[in-house]
Amino acid sequence: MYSVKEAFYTLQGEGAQSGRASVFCRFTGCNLWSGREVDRARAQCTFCDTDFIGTDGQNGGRFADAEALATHLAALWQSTSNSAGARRYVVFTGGEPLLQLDPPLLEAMHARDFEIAVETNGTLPVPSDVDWICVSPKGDNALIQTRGDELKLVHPQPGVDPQRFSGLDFTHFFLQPIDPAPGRIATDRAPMASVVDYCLRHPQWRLSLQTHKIAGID
Ligand SMILES: C[S@@+](CC[C@H](N)C(=O)[O-])C[C@H]1O[C@@H](n2cnc3c(N)ncnc32)[C@H](O)[C@@H]1O
Ligand SMILES: Nc1nc2[nH]cc(C(=O)O)c2c(=O)[nH]1
Ligand code: SF4
Ligand SMILES: [Mg+2]
Repeated sequence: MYSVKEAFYTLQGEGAQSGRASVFCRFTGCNLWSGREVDRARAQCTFCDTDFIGTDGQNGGRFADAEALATHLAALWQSTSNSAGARRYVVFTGGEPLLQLDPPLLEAMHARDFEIAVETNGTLPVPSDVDWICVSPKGDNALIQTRGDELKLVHPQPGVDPQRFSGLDFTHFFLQPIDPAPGRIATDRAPMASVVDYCLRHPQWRLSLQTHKIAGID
């Protein structure tokens, strides 16, 4: 059984795949926060910009098995695109997708000709057969997944020096300015200034903007 908060067809907004048409599958639940505002201050991850509680979002629900969920997700691509010439792409996120993403679901999406990406906080191992791994470390939580395609660090985080991650086995290193008030227009320019300054001084790191928020899409 899989619990999905929401699923939608959009453009990947962040990181090296920014701008790419994607089916997003947002799983319910996370291991670093309950998702309840009353618990936020004492959570292991305190700055989350996402509602991942329940299954009541667009195209959300409970799915009995991998075939049912894969069919549901594949239909989101087909119903909204003329897919000729473009590789199908699904992004599993959450919440923390690795609490639920498993080999049968990966196999079912590959069987439907999708390239598979995951957005994870890095505290759980990524199964083999994921095609694009994005790890976004959170504070002092132990990092288990130390290799992948992109390491995308929300910045600044108290006590977290990007240098800590710069020797890990990733192809791309991104700093993403923290959105301090998700859902409202950003008026605090300090996170952006901090990221720009760091990337200028450490060219291994590049700026990742949350371009979907700029574009006004999901
Ligand atoms: C909501 S998380 C879900 C996936 C996974 N749990 C994780 O943390 O990577 C998706 C992406 O949004 C980023 N993110 C969450 N809250 C943010 C915020 N307030 N500002 C900027 N990025 C944020 C995360 O770091 C992660 O890269
Ligand atoms: N468009 C868009 N791109 C994204 N990249 C990562 C996201 C996430 O919440 O995991 C996200 C998201 O929520 N929307
Ligand atoms: S780990 Fe990811 S989903 Fe969980 S609270 Fe942090 S940003 Fe949100
Ligand atoms: Mg998001």
